[in-house]
Amino acid sequence: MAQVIYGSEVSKDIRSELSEQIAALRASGRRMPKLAVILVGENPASLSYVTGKEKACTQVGMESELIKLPASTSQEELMAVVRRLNADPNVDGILCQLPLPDGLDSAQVIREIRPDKDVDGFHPINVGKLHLKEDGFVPCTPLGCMELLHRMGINPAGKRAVVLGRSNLVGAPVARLLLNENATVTICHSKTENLPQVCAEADILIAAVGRAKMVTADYVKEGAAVIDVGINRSAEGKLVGDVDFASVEPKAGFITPVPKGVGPMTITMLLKNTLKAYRQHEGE
Ligand SMILES: NC(=O)C1=CN([C@@H]2O[C@H](COP(=O)(O)OP(=O)(O)OC[C@H]3O[C@@H](n4cnc5c(N)ncnc54)[C@H](OP(=O)(O)O)[C@@H]3O)[C@@H](O)[C@H]2O)C=CC1
Ligand SMILES: Nc1nc(=O)c2c([nH]1)NC[C@@H]1CN(c3ccc(C(=O)N[C@@H](CCC(=O)O)C(=O)O)cc3)C=[N+]21
Repeated sequence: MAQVIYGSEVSKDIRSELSEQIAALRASGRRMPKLAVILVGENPASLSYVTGKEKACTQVGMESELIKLPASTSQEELMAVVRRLNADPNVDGILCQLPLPDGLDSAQVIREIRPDKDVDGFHPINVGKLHLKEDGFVPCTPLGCMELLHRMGINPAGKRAVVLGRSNLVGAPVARLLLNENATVTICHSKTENLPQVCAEADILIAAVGRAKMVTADYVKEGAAVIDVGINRSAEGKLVGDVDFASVEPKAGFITPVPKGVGPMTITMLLKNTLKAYRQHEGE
């Protein structure tokens, strides 16, 4: 029987620490940290995530601004919004919700965000810093995964870690963070052969594929730590992870649920990154 680690609970602890730090800034009459979120189009899932991010900012006492743009926005108009936020001294963090509607180039938008305001950690400068082990902004979902591992009491050093998925947003950066903490890392993807056998060697298994319940008990080594990043919607509209919780939970040592697992941690790490950007902007 696995120990179930709730990101929602871990998030409560971290968010209350962040609230205290922000309350202390307010008490001394300081400028407040601020996150700007750009949402282009009407994707309902994106709208729901963005609402979650705004709520979380309010909860810890941080300022937030939502810039809602129509799906018909041109690339140049979107770039101009980013430039305005880059130049605004009250804005510490800028996040452009992905995916963008068809016809808009997200790579170009990400490159336009000032690296010191790139709280998503997607700008090539921050990607490079992660690889060079220099201080920069690290993507929020991978950071959330690492925080959950630490809360499980797991030190990745020397352990076999398998990451299922190699996207720039999740798989690649979480693999790099594990390597930076001295795990022996294998990255799997759609071309990987013998996938269940490779995964079953993992002491730490991170699932970030976007395939509902793909990871069944035969992918999991007895006692492994399993982190489920997947957010998939079932036919009934329920959220389901990439891990088949019912079959894996009896075999794993630790497991994170969906919902209330990695999702809330992603938002918590976004708040943490925004406060970090603020402190750098304030010269602390
Ligand atoms: N909890 C959270 O906060 C977040 C959750 N997510 C969720 O995480 C999941 C992954 O997101 P993201 O990385 O953006 O997704 P992508 O679709 O960008 O990447 C999916 C990766 O999984 C691999 N893959 C797909 N199908 C298979 C398969 N059958 N066997 C092996 N590998 C496969 C792909 O391989 P290849 O490269 O070969 O195509 C790719 O590397 C999604 O469910 C997403 O909703 C994402 C962001 C945040
Ligand atoms: N620029 C950018 N940065 C992102 O970080 C980013 C993005 N674009 N695009 C989409 C993905 C996805 N993502 C999630 C955030 C929170 C939850 C979350 O809070 N989930 C809750 C449930 C929320 C619900 O009920 O809908 C949970 O798992 O418990 C999920 C997914 C961030 N992403």
